[in-house]
Amino acid sequence: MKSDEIPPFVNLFAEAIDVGLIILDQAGKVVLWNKWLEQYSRIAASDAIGKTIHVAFDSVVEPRVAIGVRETLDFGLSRLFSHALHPTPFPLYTPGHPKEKRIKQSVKIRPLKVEGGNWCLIQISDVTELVRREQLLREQSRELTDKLNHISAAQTQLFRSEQRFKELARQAPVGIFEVDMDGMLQFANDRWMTMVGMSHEQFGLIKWTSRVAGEDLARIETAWSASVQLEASFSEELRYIDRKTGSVVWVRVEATPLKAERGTLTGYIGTVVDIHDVKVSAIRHEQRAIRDVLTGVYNREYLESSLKHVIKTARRSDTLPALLFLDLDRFKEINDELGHEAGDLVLKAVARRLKRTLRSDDVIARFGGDEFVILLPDLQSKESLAMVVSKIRVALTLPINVMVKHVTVEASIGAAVFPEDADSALGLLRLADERMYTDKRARRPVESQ
Ligand SMILES: Nc1nc2c(ncn2[C@@H]2O[C@H](COP(=O)(O)OP(=O)(O)OP(=O)(O)O)[C@@H](O)[C@H]2O)c(=O)[nH]1
Repeated sequence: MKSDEIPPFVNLFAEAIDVGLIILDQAGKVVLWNKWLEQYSRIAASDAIGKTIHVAFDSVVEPRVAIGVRETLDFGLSRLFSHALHPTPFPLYTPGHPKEKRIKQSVKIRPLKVEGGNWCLIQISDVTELVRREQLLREQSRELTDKLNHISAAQTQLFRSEQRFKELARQAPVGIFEVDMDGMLQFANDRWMTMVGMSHEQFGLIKWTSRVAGEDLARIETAWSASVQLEASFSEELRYIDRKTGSVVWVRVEATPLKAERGTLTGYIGTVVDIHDVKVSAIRHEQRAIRDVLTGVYNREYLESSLKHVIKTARRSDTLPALLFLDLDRFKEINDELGHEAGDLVLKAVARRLKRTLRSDDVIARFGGDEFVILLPDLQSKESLAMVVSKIRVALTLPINVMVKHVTVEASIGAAVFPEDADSALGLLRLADERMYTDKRARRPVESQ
């Protein structure tokens, strides 16, 4: 069969199909060169027919394709040349574009049995777009792999730092806790749990402040709300109550804001340090410095500094401070008759009665020996002073039980009011003292005067 003997429908089919078709006869000469090929090679079928593919293309054909063609013609074998291995075996170019870059090609070579011999059908597909997409997919997949590797490295890092944190938190000698924006507990280490006697099941259900002792609660809640509002750190000393034992523990709580990537506050992370022993001894020291050891009321130094402070306030406001100087009458007799120990008990009883009788913001101090000074920071009126004095006298009238005996004490009392009587601390003290002596003299039996 010759080229002009190819049935017309084959030609028609070859013209319409969207792949390149070349048919070579047994001698390796072109008998069919379809339209697709004319467009992609810029070589007319009339110029190619009757020539070998080398001559027709006027170019060296990829050696493995040439061998493939030979094997098909001689032995009837089929071959597929993947575009991945032989990307551009033939000089073919995108129609309408300059002949610069060959298109990517996929080539199938298969035998055609003609009159007992083998012809060769070469099918060429343009896979440029396919290759481009494959390339794109490969790049995207590489990028994705890189990202995944990155994420997995970050996860490993996160896991390690989480492990590190867990271990640190477990071994930490201080309590560590985390709360959300509402102060609800999200995490706490074992140390924290032991401090407040809590279990892990209560996470997310209770506020971190739920174990704060009643005396401190209002102060702590105010300080906490202020910190949250300002997104600032929190640092306070407070008392926690151990739920199991009911005992009170002094702690220092410090917490810093936790912020999300966009900078929004998500909660707080903090530490709780047990400062109980230090705090208790500091309080004891503080008390010792301002209290009278025997009676527990304030000492002379504290009274004097309070008096100065109250006067300073009174100068700026219309408060009416007053001072009472109180000296027990014939106290020496108690000491002499019943002993010093009995005298001590009487002094303690007097202090207790003064505390019970006066208001909590009145300052009661033992000035020395059997002298007590009382600072009333703000009298309602001058008249109320006489009422306070009479209340004290009544409180002291009841007999005091001292070592199976009953002792009755009386006191001489002198009073001075700021600023009417004196306008300084010293002046008030002197005047109240003088008036106390006047009172004492007036109260003495006539014969002993
Ligand atoms: N038990 C005891 N007695 C004390 C203490 N400090 C001082 N005294 C005694 O208190 C007495 C106070 O003496 P005065 O106020 O002068 O004597 P008084 O008997 O109260 O006489 P008048 O005040 O004039 O009525 C002295 O005997 C002191 O020894 C103390 O801490 N304990």
